[in-house]
Amino acid sequence: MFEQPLLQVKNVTKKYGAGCQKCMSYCSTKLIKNYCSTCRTVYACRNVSFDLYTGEILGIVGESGSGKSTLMQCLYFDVEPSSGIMYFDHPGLKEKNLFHLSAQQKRLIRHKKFGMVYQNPIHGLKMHYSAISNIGEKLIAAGDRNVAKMESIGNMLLREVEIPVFRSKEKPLHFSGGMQQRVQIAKALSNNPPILFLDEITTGLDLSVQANVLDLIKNIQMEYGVSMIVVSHDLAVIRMLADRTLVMLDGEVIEEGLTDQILEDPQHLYTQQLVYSLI
Ligand SMILES: Nc1ncnc2c1ncn2[C@@H]1O[C@H](COP(=O)(O)OP(=O)(O)OP(=O)(O)O)[C@@H](O)[C@H]1O
Repeated sequence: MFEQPLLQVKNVTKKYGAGCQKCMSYCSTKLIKNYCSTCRTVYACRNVSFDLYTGEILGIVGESGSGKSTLMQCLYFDVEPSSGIMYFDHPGLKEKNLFHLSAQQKRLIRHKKFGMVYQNPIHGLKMHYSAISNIGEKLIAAGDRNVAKMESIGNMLLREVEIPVFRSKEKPLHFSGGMQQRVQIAKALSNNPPILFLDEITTGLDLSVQANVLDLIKNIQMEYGVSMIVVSHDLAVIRMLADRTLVMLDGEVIEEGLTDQILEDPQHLYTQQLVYSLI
């Protein structure tokens, strides 16, 4: 028997602009890159579909502007997609399109079932709250009220991501970029979510800090068995982390498969260029 996907994403499209007759009934050849030449509507992502299985890391790689962040923002309910379906294999939610749930239901799923690490820590952390309060904030949003328990979870997670406990009361504003990312990771993990979204989490960090953060992600995946969607423009990051990979270009998925298979035998010209740039 085949395993049921934990998350099923079908035909997610996000367009900026009203669209016109030409592009709404398009075949993609009517678009120049990701926008309509007639009405200038931008199709940030188009008909993106994939399954995510329990415990796997799915990589999404593509150049800047290919639609990776928009897709993640749709999945984490930061942005409302123009169309598409997302099913989550969870009691009470099966067969329900998560995009059609109420704002309150989406908020609950976001706080209890999903974790997000943004490229820019400003989007994931309150820079003027202490590191431990940032973790507490997510726990409170998920309904936790026991301060002692929240403090103990916070300290445990900060230790896990190698933030010294004596710095837990400091504001992330005063932390280095790598430390801020690690506080975001601790916050994202606080509710023990089955799914973690990671958006360009090593961009802007220097190489040794990048390696540290990637090691941390691998260890967390092994320890917690959490499923992850990892977005990066850097195929080296995807190679290190992802079991399976989607390649995006101009808002569309142009290639997908096992990461090893994509690295060894890239089919699309763009993927071939990406792979050869690694050598
Ligand atoms: N609010 C918006 N209004 C109009 N266009 C947008 C908006 N947000 C994103 N876009 C467009 O959608 C496309 C995809 O952007 P997106 O940020 O998702 O790409 P990306 O692959 O994540 O790139 P990067 O890593 O540089 O952020 C781009 O052409 C971008 O200009």
